[in-house]
Amino acid sequence: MSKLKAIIVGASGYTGAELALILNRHPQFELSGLYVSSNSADANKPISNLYPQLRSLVDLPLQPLPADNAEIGNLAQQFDTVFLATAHEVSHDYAPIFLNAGCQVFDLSGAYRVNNAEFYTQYYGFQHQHPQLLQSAVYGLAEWNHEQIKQTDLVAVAGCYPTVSQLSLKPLLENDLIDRSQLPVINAVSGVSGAGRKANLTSSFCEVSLNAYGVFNHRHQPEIANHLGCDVIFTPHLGNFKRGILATITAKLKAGVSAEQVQAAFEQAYHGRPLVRLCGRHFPAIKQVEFTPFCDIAFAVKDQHIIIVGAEDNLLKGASAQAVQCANIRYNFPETAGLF
Ligand SMILES: NC(=O)C1=CN([C@@H]2O[C@H](COP(=O)(O)OP(=O)(O)OC[C@H]3O[C@@H](n4cnc5c(N)ncnc54)[C@H](OP(=O)(O)O)[C@@H]3O)[C@@H](O)[C@H]2O)C=CC1
Ligand SMILES: CC(=O)N[C@@H](CCC(=O)OP(=O)(O)O)C(=O)O
Repeated sequence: MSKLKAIIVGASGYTGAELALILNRHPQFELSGLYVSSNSADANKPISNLYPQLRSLVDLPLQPLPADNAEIGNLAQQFDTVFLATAHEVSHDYAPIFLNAGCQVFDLSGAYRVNNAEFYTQYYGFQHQHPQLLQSAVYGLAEWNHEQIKQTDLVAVAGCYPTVSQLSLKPLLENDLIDRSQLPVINAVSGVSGAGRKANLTSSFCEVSLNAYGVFNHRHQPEIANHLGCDVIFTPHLGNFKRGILATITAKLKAGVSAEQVQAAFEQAYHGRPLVRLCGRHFPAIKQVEFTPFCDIAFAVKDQHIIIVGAEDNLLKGASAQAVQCANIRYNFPETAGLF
């Protein structure tokens, strides 16, 4: 079978560069173009000028996309698969153009994750113009939405915090083990790459130590609650490290639920799912998941309380690796192709 022609839009950013590395070694994709905005300061530079670690691995230039949408549509007809590693508003505008040109689209942004146009006005600050696409997009939480992902041309890859949070809580909720009268509480710490590559004072080296942010108003709270089917309290934190997310989640179990039942729920959920590693009582650390496509999970039960700890690399399982995992599922390739 000939390889699928894949391109990355937003290739100069952090998740774009990770995608370039993965797709370049992927056995079923031909990495056919790296694109940036029409007026990008990085246009026409080799990607390895920005990311020297890619030298001799990915020898492609960053090409400016046309400024005109019709021209983007014409260009798109040459390709099969598009990974949008762009800001939410940009993905919102580009996804329909690539879909109309016949591409399958894997969007890393939040633009198509929640089927509720009002949510975008409230949490993203823009009015969603494509309610039909919102309805047909499939949420790319790979372990849980296999069958839907196989049948869609638009995957809205799950957010970084929502991925680790939902992978940690879903087995319990699906098996009705949680006492919902007490909301699960998610405290998660992210490395600074979560904020993207552009310069920003709050994420600059001398400013970052460890702080909570987005308290009671981060856009990932409703994303998590919407797809879990359970309200949660979610507090993100910014830590002074480059990559990785550690989420510590506290919940109340229903009376009589045992640690063995919880273990069985996790094992059943992730049996045959190679990118979730259950770690027993060995609580995961970021160092064991950084630069890997895994989400690692461990838990402990005491009386009716459960503490679950999940860890992932925000740029990989929380973004680019999960996007390619979704593409592998969509095209019926081995689920981990290109990811190791
Ligand atoms: N960082 C993370 O941990 C995660 C990020 N995401 C999501 O993935 C997306 C990308 O994030 P991230 O890689 O961190 O972002 P970055 O800010 O690092 O990169 C975004 C890239 O998009 C390019 N870009 C901007 N405007 C356009 C345009 N109109 N057309 C083409 N390219 C454009 C920029 O380059 P230039 O301006 O030079 O064109 C830039 O390199 C975001 O939606 C983010 O929310 C999801 C999960 C985790
Ligand atoms: C540390 C940091 O700033 N993290 C980002 C989340 C990462 C991201 O890009 O969000 P999505 O997963 O929704 O795309 C934030 O809190 O906005």
